[in-house]
Amino acid sequence: MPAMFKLDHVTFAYPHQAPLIQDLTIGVPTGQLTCLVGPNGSGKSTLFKLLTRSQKPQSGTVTMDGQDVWAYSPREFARQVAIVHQHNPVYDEIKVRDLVVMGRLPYQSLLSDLPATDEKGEAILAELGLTDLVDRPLLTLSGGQQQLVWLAAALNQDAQAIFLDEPTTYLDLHFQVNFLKLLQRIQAQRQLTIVMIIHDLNQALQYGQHCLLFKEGQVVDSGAPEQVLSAERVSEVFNLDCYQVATPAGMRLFQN
Ligand SMILES: Nc1ncnc2c1ncn2[C@@H]1O[C@H](COP(=O)(O)OP(=O)(O)OP(=O)(O)O)[C@@H](O)[C@H]1O
Repeated sequence: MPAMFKLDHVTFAYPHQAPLIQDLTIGVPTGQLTCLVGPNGSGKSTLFKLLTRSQKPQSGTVTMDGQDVWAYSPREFARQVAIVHQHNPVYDEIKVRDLVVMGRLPYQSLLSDLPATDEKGEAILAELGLTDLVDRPLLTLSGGQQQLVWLAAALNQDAQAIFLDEPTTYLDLHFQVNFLKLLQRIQAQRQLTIVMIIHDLNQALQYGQHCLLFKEGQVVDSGAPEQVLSAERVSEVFNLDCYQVATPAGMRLFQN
Protein backbone atom coordinates (compact mmCIF):
# COMPACT_ATOMS: atom_id res chain seq x y z
CA MET A 1 0.00 0.00 0.00
CA PRO A 2 1.60 3.35 -1.00
CA ALA A 3 2.31 5.60 1.98
CA MET A 4 2.19 9.39 1.64
CA PHE A 5 3.99 9.76 4.98
CA LYS A 6 6.66 7.48 6.39
CA LEU A 7 8.59 7.42 9.63
CA ASP A 8 11.84 5.55 9.29
CA HIS A 9 13.58 4.54 12.53
CA VAL A 10 12.41 7.69 14.30
CA THR A 11 13.49 8.45 17.85
CA PHE A 12 12.08 11.48 19.62
CA ALA A 13 12.39 12.89 23.13
CA TYR A 14 10.99 16.10 24.60
CA PRO A 15 13.71 18.29 26.18
CA HIS A 16 15.18 16.79 29.35
CA GLN A 17 13.02 13.66 29.02
CA ALA A 18 13.76 10.05 28.17
CA PRO A 19 12.82 9.19 24.57
CA LEU A 20 9.06 8.84 24.17
CA ILE A 21 9.28 7.38 20.68
CA GLN A 22 12.09 4.96 19.95
CA ASP A 23 13.07 3.57 16.59
CA LEU A 24 9.56 3.86 15.15
CA THR A 25 9.00 2.82 11.53
CA ILE A 26 5.47 3.25 10.18
CA GLY A 27 3.57 4.46 7.11
CA VAL A 28 0.44 6.54 6.66
CA PRO A 29 -1.34 5.22 3.58
CA THR A 30 -2.05 7.56 0.68
CA GLY A 31 -5.70 8.42 0.04
CA GLN A 32 -7.09 6.83 3.18
CA LEU A 33 -8.57 7.99 6.47
CA THR A 34 -6.13 6.99 9.20
CA CYS A 35 -7.16 7.09 12.86
CA LEU A 36 -4.56 7.54 15.62
CA VAL A 37 -5.90 5.85 18.75
CA GLY A 38 -4.52 4.96 22.16
CA PRO A 39 -4.69 5.91 25.84
CA ASN A 40 -4.00 9.43 27.15
CA GLY A 41 -0.31 10.21 27.04
CA SER A 42 0.54 7.35 24.67
CA GLY A 43 2.07 9.60 21.99
CA LYS A 44 -0.68 10.30 19.43
CA SER A 45 -0.21 14.09 19.49
CA THR A 46 3.54 13.66 19.39
CA LEU A 47 3.31 11.62 16.19
CA PHE A 48 0.89 14.24 14.83
CA LYS A 49 3.51 16.93 15.59
CA LEU A 50 6.32 14.94 13.97
CA LEU A 51 4.26 14.45 10.82
CA THR A 52 3.19 18.10 10.63
CA ARG A 53 6.64 19.52 11.41
CA SER A 54 5.93 21.03 14.76
CA GLN A 55 8.55 18.71 16.28
CA LYS A 56 11.74 17.32 14.78
CA PRO A 57 13.02 13.82 15.56
CA GLN A 58 16.44 13.43 17.16
CA SER A 59 17.16 10.60 14.74
CA GLY A 60 15.49 8.88 11.83
CA THR A 61 13.45 10.56 9.10
CA VAL A 62 9.88 11.65 8.50
CA THR A 63 9.07 11.81 4.80
CA MET A 64 6.15 13.01 2.69
CA ASP A 65 5.96 11.62 -0.83
CA GLY A 66 9.52 10.33 -0.42
CA GLN A 67 11.05 13.65 0.62
CA ASP A 68 12.07 14.67 4.14
CA VAL A 69 9.26 16.85 5.53
CA TRP A 70 11.89 19.38 6.63
CA ALA A 71 13.17 19.73 3.06
CA TYR A 72 9.93 21.46 1.97
CA SER A 73 9.62 25.23 2.29
CA PRO A 74 6.79 26.27 4.65
CA ARG A 75 4.76 27.36 1.64
CA GLU A 76 5.31 24.09 -0.26
CA PHE A 77 4.42 22.14 2.86
CA ALA A 78 1.24 24.18 3.41
CA ARG A 79 0.15 23.42 -0.15
CA GLN A 80 0.30 19.72 0.69
CA VAL A 81 -0.78 19.61 4.33
CA ALA A 82 -3.67 21.34 6.12
CA ILE A 83 -4.05 21.09 9.89
CA VAL A 84 -7.19 21.46 11.99
CA HIS A 85 -6.13 21.81 15.62
CA GLN A 86 -8.36 21.24 18.61
CA HIS A 87 -7.94 24.84 19.69
CA ASN A 88 -7.31 27.03 16.69
CA PRO A 89 -5.99 30.51 17.47
CA VAL A 90 -8.26 33.12 15.95
CA TYR A 91 -8.71 36.91 15.79
CA ASP A 92 -11.79 37.88 17.79
CA GLU A 93 -13.53 39.61 14.92
CA ILE A 94 -12.72 37.33 12.00
CA LYS A 95 -15.70 36.42 9.86
CA VAL A 96 -16.40 33.00 8.43
CA ARG A 97 -15.74 34.04 4.83
CA ASP A 98 -12.42 35.71 5.72
CA LEU A 99 -11.18 32.66 7.56
CA VAL A 100 -11.97 30.43 4.62
CA VAL A 101 -10.25 32.85 2.22
CA MET A 102 -7.15 32.54 4.43
CA GLY A 103 -6.93 28.92 3.32
CA ARG A 104 -5.51 30.39 0.07
CA LEU A 105 -2.50 31.96 1.83
CA PRO A 106 0.02 29.36 0.60
CA TYR A 107 -0.84 30.36 -2.99
CA GLN A 108 -0.66 34.09 -2.42
CA SER A 109 2.25 36.20 -3.56
CA LEU A 110 3.86 37.81 -0.54
CA LEU A 111 3.20 41.33 -1.77
CA SER A 112 -0.46 41.03 -2.70
CA ASP A 113 -3.49 41.20 -0.39
CA LEU A 114 -5.80 38.26 -0.02
CA PRO A 115 -8.94 38.63 -2.13
CA ALA A 116 -12.13 39.60 -0.28
CA THR A 117 -13.72 36.44 -1.57
CA ASP A 118 -12.87 33.53 -3.81
CA GLU A 119 -15.02 31.26 -5.91
CA LYS A 120 -13.50 28.07 -4.67
CA GLY A 121 -14.03 29.08 -1.04
CA GLU A 122 -17.65 30.02 -1.72
CA ALA A 123 -18.26 26.63 -3.36
CA ILE A 124 -16.76 24.82 -0.37
CA LEU A 125 -18.85 26.89 2.05
CA ALA A 126 -21.94 25.93 0.06
CA GLU A 127 -20.91 22.26 -0.01
CA LEU A 128 -20.60 22.29 3.78
CA GLY A 129 -23.93 24.08 4.23
CA LEU A 130 -22.30 27.25 5.59
CA THR A 131 -23.45 29.83 3.05
CA ASP A 132 -25.92 31.47 5.45
CA LEU A 133 -23.15 31.98 8.01
CA VAL A 134 -20.48 33.61 5.82
CA ASP A 135 -20.84 37.10 7.28
CA ARG A 136 -20.95 35.98 10.91
CA PRO A 137 -17.91 36.41 13.18
CA LEU A 138 -16.53 32.92 13.66
CA LEU A 139 -16.67 33.13 17.45
CA THR A 140 -20.44 33.72 17.41
CA LEU A 141 -20.98 30.24 15.92
CA SER A 142 -21.53 27.05 17.88
CA GLY A 143 -18.58 24.71 18.39
CA GLY A 144 -19.93 22.33 15.76
CA GLN A 145 -20.38 25.11 13.20
CA GLN A 146 -16.87 26.45 13.95
CA GLN A 147 -15.42 23.01 13.36
CA LEU A 148 -17.06 22.93 9.92
CA VAL A 149 -15.62 26.36 9.10
CA TRP A 150 -12.11 25.18 10.01
CA LEU A 151 -12.65 22.18 7.76
CA ALA A 152 -13.80 24.52 4.96
CA ALA A 153 -10.62 26.59 5.38
CA ALA A 154 -8.53 23.40 5.28
CA LEU A 155 -10.27 22.28 2.09
CA ASN A 156 -9.74 25.69 0.53
CA GLN A 157 -6.04 25.19 1.15
CA ASP A 158 -6.28 22.48 -1.52
CA ALA A 159 -3.88 20.23 0.37
CA GLN A 160 -3.53 16.54 -0.39
CA ALA A 161 -3.43 15.69 3.32
CA ILE A 162 -5.58 16.97 6.18
CA PHE A 163 -4.63 16.39 9.82
CA LEU A 164 -7.33 16.71 12.49
CA ASP A 165 -6.69 16.65 16.24
CA GLU A 166 -9.72 15.18 18.02
CA PRO A 167 -12.18 17.04 15.77
CA THR A 168 -15.30 15.67 17.46
CA THR A 169 -14.37 16.12 21.13
CA TYR A 170 -16.60 19.12 21.81
CA LEU A 171 -19.44 18.14 19.49
CA ASP A 172 -22.76 16.58 20.45
CA LEU A 173 -23.55 13.17 19.01
CA HIS A 174 -25.52 14.58 16.09
CA PHE A 175 -22.68 16.94 15.07
CA GLN A 176 -20.09 14.19 15.61
CA VAL A 177 -21.86 11.83 13.24
CA ASN A 178 -22.54 14.57 10.66
CA PHE A 179 -18.94 15.73 10.81
CA LEU A 180 -17.47 12.24 10.43
CA LYS A 181 -19.82 11.32 7.59
CA LEU A 182 -18.95 14.55 5.82
CA LEU A 183 -15.24 13.87 6.30
CA GLN A 184 -15.68 10.36 4.95
CA ARG A 185 -17.53 11.67 1.87
CA ILE A 186 -15.00 14.44 1.20
CA GLN A 187 -12.10 12.04 1.64
CA ALA A 188 -13.58 9.59 -0.88
CA GLN A 189 -14.50 12.29 -3.43
CA ARG A 190 -11.15 14.06 -3.31
CA GLN A 191 -8.99 11.01 -2.57
CA LEU A 192 -7.43 12.85 0.37
CA THR A 193 -5.04 11.44 2.92
CA ILE A 194 -6.65 12.19 6.27
CA VAL A 195 -5.03 11.64 9.66
CA MET A 196 -7.26 12.06 12.68
CA ILE A 197 -6.65 11.61 16.40
CA ILE A 198 -9.81 10.12 17.86
CA HIS A 199 -10.71 8.66 21.26
CA ASP A 200 -13.95 6.92 20.33
CA LEU A 201 -12.84 3.47 19.19
CA ASN A 202 -16.22 2.66 17.68
CA GLN A 203 -15.98 5.77 15.52
CA ALA A 204 -12.49 4.65 14.48
CA LEU A 205 -14.03 1.29 13.55
CA GLN A 206 -16.86 2.93 11.65
CA TYR A 207 -15.05 5.69 9.78
CA GLY A 208 -11.37 4.72 9.69
CA GLN A 209 -9.78 2.83 6.83
CA HIS A 210 -6.48 2.49 8.60
CA CYS A 211 -5.58 2.63 12.25
CA LEU A 212 -2.42 3.16 14.30
CA LEU A 213 -2.75 1.95 17.89
CA PHE A 214 -0.43 3.57 20.44
CA LYS A 215 0.82 2.42 23.79
CA GLU A 216 3.57 4.19 25.70
CA GLY A 217 5.11 5.88 22.68
CA GLN A 218 5.06 2.80 20.50
CA VAL A 219 2.68 1.79 17.73
CA VAL A 220 1.66 -1.64 18.94
CA ASP A 221 -0.35 -2.43 15.83
CA SER A 222 -1.40 -0.86 12.53
CA GLY A 223 -3.71 -1.88 9.72
CA ALA A 224 -7.44 -2.25 9.13
CA PRO A 225 -9.37 -0.95 12.19
CA GLU A 226 -11.31 -4.19 12.65
CA GLN A 227 -8.08 -6.13 12.97
CA VAL A 228 -6.13 -3.61 15.01
CA LEU A 229 -8.98 -2.91 17.44
CA SER A 230 -9.58 -6.51 18.42
CA ALA A 231 -11.15 -7.09 21.85
CA GLU A 232 -7.91 -8.68 23.00
CA ARG A 233 -5.70 -5.83 21.85
CA VAL A 234 -7.97 -3.07 23.18
CA SER A 235 -8.37 -4.84 26.53
CA GLU A 236 -4.60 -5.04 26.85
CA VAL A 237 -3.77 -1.50 25.68
CA PHE A 238 -6.54 0.25 27.64
CA ASN A 239 -6.46 -2.13 30.59
CA LEU A 240 -10.18 -2.87 30.21
CA ASP A 241 -12.28 -5.96 29.72
CA CYS A 242 -13.70 -5.50 26.20
CA TYR A 243 -15.53 -7.63 23.70
CA GLN A 244 -16.34 -7.17 20.00
CA VAL A 245 -19.81 -7.64 18.56
CA ALA A 246 -20.63 -7.97 14.86
CA THR A 247 -23.48 -5.50 14.19
CA PRO A 248 -25.22 -4.79 10.86
CA ALA A 249 -23.05 -1.64 10.70
CA GLY A 250 -19.79 -3.58 11.27
CA MET A 251 -17.72 -4.68 14.23
CA ARG A 252 -18.22 -2.68 17.45
CA LEU A 253 -16.55 -2.76 20.87
CA PHE A 254 -18.24 -2.92 24.27
CA GLN A 255 -16.88 -3.03 27.81
CA ASN A 256 -17.83 -5.41 30.60
N1 LIG B 1 5.89 19.63 25.32
C1 LIG B 1 6.11 18.55 26.06
N2 LIG B 1 7.15 18.50 26.92
C2 LIG B 1 7.38 17.40 27.67
N3 LIG B 1 6.63 16.29 27.64
C3 LIG B 1 5.57 16.28 26.80
C4 LIG B 1 5.26 17.41 25.97
N4 LIG B 1 4.15 17.10 25.25
C5 LIG B 1 3.80 15.86 25.61
N5 LIG B 1 4.65 15.36 26.53
C6 LIG B 1 4.59 14.02 27.16
O1 LIG B 1 4.68 13.05 26.14
C7 LIG B 1 3.80 11.96 26.41
C8 LIG B 1 2.88 11.74 25.22
O2 LIG B 1 2.05 12.88 25.08
P1 LIG B 1 1.07 13.06 23.83
O3 LIG B 1 0.45 14.41 24.00
O4 LIG B 1 1.79 12.77 22.58
O5 LIG B 1 0.02 11.90 24.12
P2 LIG B 1 -1.45 11.68 23.54
O6 LIG B 1 -1.55 10.23 23.23
O7 LIG B 1 -1.73 12.64 22.44
O8 LIG B 1 -2.33 12.03 24.82
P3 LIG B 1 -3.85 12.58 24.98
O9 LIG B 1 -4.76 11.51 24.46
O10 LIG B 1 -3.97 12.75 26.46
O11 LIG B 1 -3.94 13.88 24.22
C9 LIG B 1 3.09 12.30 27.71
O12 LIG B 1 3.73 11.64 28.77
C10 LIG B 1 3.26 13.79 27.82
O13 LIG B 1 3.29 14.20 29.16
